[in-house]
Amino acid sequence: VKRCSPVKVLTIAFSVILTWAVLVLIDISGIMPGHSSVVNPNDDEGAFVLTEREWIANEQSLVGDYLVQDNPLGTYFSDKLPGNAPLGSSFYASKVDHRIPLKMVLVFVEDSKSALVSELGQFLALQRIEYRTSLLREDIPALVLTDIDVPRYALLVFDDYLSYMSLDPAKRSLIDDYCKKYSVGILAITHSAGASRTKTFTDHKIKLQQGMRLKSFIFNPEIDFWRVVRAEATFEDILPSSDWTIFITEHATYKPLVFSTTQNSWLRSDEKENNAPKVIAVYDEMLNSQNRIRTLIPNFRYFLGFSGGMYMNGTEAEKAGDKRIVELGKDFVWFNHMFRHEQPHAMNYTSLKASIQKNVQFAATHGMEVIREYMVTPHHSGIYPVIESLYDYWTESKVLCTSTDMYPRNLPQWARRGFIHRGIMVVPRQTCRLFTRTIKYENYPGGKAELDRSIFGGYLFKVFLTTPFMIFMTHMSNYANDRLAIYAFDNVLQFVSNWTNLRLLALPPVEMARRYFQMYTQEINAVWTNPCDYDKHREIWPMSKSCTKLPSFIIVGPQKTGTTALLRFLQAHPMLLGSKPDPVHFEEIQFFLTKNYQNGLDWYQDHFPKPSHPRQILFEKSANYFDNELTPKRMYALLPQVKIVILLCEPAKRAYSWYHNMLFHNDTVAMNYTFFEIVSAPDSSPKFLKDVRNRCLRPGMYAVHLSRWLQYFPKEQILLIDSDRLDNDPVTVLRDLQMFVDVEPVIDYSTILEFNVDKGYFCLKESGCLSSNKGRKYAPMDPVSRSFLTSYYRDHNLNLKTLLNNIGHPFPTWLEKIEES
Ligand SMILES: Nc1ncnc2c1ncn2[C@@H]1O[C@H](COP(=O)(O)OS(=O)(=O)O)[C@@H](OP(=O)(O)O)[C@H]1O
Repeated sequence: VKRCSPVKVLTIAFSVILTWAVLVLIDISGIMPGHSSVVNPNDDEGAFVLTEREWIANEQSLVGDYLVQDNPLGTYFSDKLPGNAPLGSSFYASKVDHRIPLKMVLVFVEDSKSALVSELGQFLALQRIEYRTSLLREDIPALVLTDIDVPRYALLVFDDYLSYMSLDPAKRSLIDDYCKKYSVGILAITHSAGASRTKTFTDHKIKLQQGMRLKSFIFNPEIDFWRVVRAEATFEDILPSSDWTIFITEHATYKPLVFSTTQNSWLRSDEKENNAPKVIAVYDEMLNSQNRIRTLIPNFRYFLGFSGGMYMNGTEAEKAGDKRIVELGKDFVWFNHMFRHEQPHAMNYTSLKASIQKNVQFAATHGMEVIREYMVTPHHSGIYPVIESLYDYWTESKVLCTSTDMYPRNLPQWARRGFIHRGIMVVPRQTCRLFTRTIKYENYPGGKAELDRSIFGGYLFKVFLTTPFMIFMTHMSNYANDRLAIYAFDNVLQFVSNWTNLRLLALPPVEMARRYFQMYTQEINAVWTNPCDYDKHREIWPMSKSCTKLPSFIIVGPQKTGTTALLRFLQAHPMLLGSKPDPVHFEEIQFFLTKNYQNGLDWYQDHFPKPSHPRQILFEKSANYFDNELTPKRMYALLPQVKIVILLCEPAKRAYSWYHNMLFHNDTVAMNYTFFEIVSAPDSSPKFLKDVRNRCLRPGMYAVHLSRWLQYFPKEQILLIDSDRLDNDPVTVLRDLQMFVDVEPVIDYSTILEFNVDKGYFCLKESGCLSSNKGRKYAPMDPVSRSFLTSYYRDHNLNLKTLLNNIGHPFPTWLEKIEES
């Protein structure tokens, strides 16, 4: 690939195109003392100061129960690339005035289990880019969202260029037309041919030459594409491998890039002497390393966590080292730890507070300046799974951020995430693969050669390439002995700055955490999991805490379908224990909705009574879970085995009942507008009216919501109840439900229920009917509203029929009547 070659050469750069990153390593400057930041949300209102905690609270409230996120692809492509949609925003305002998330990337694959596809998936997950895979031999999935002319995907990827080129012409023109219409890009990957060969594609005016050796090439500096790679870099030598592909074309639209995925070393640093150093020299060497790194990242400092209780505790050499580090202390940044390296989950509030305070006292005695806003705990204890007493003390002592690699689990780095709990920002940590016992080159799996591969283009380099925010935490033993950590960080930073455009920054931890959550707003709210479902979490979960005080089944709604009657009837069963009432939401806990969800797992568990019999089953009912976008995902994360109960009532009737309930509660909109005015309110209506309209109508779009539940839970875990049957034949419904939830004994409800003629519903013989606001008498729906809603819900009901057919479920009686015509 010669620069002046008359032949236009297009090469596809995959690993580089999508990557852009800023390294953030934490630094003390600007933090102390009393750090607060100025946020000016609205210039018109004049500047005002928000403390970090207020800022966090604000950010948290921004992320309600809608998934609001910017399209992350926007970050990775140059703004100069042609095409304006759909990059930039992941949402389109739909006609029904609720936001529809734009699905991001569609990956067409030949083999969904191939290593390439898994690497691609990891890459996309790392960038928080949503993606779907689709087998090329199957039908193309819908590319446009139903009823709205909006593309679902921002990018199509083919795992093999050849399979794209040899697509069935009808299929390919469908894809090409879609891409042209919505300016959606295609990324196709070529594979090694194994031998030298040429392939010509006349319709694309392109020729592929494979199995080539490359010499003296340059990244084309005129291409807008490059975000990461140094465009001015020239490679004089023959590149490693003889299996390069070049694209030759005479067509003016093709522009040459460059391609490289080499795993081999591009740059070797000098071999370091490998003599066993004395401990005392370690800190001096760290200081030297810090100084070297500061030539690349001006504010960089190593952060050192300390446990005062361990001071002067080791061998003579270690004691000397302890003294030396305290002497050099002012050159590093110190952060707090537990005094004797204790684990907070095994302590009560008083003892953990005492331990942390003792450590602070130690620092004061030794003149160490400690950053108060950032702290970590031994073995991640208390951070995740959350131990509230740790967060209590952190809130009190103004800790604002921490880091862990335990959330959501100790997963590979592409799947690690952050969250904010009670205002404390928890940022994911990366791994450099130097663990406590990796203290000599020979301890590193594969030895020094493998460590070099990781640094010079392999694992560690790729972490830098693909992770915008990084915190690495290694042990002192990795800096001592063979100085592995010093070697790794010195070299990887040098390599990154030599060969990429990444601008490396060192920021104070709070500032970094804040930027993290500005970039990944969708991570602000944690997704809670059950600590007992995962060994590494169980190890840091107090013995005294239960993992079983959780519901076995949940009635999720929707509202106004008979959920209260069902709840009352089930509460009469001696082996079924409903949740305890909540002072705000009464019989509904509504945990999975954002506001309560932020209270955490303890809060949820505290809302359940302690079973007095081993066969007793816990359950809850919150009728607004059904149509809440985040609930199925959250519920599945915490309770993957939970059984879901859904009632389906004719949606127009449900909407009408909802309106009457609003009237009953003297809602001003319901009092000032007729039912018809609300349901038929156009999009041009004032927001308050549209909001009420949506709350009235949205839950009745059963197919939309049910398919979301089915994305998470297998159909066997979902019981659909026809509300009409609950009204007319509750005994049978309750028998089926008891079987479904596996409760023993199955009781015969005909002995405890009776039909009440005045009420017009079944009631409990012993405690009577539901209160007067359930099963009300009101005028029948007016014919105009009825006809409006019949047509409004028509397509939704037909979709429900299709969905129920697909899962082999019989139709509720009211749905049978809806005909396709
Ligand atoms: N046994 C019994 N007693 C009283 N009411 C009954 C009963 N079975 C079903 N229904 C129907 O339940 C409707 C109220 O639904 P929900 O309990 O789900 O409402 S809520 O979402 O909890 O507010 C309620 O709606 P309204 O008639 O509009 O009040 C009833 O239609």
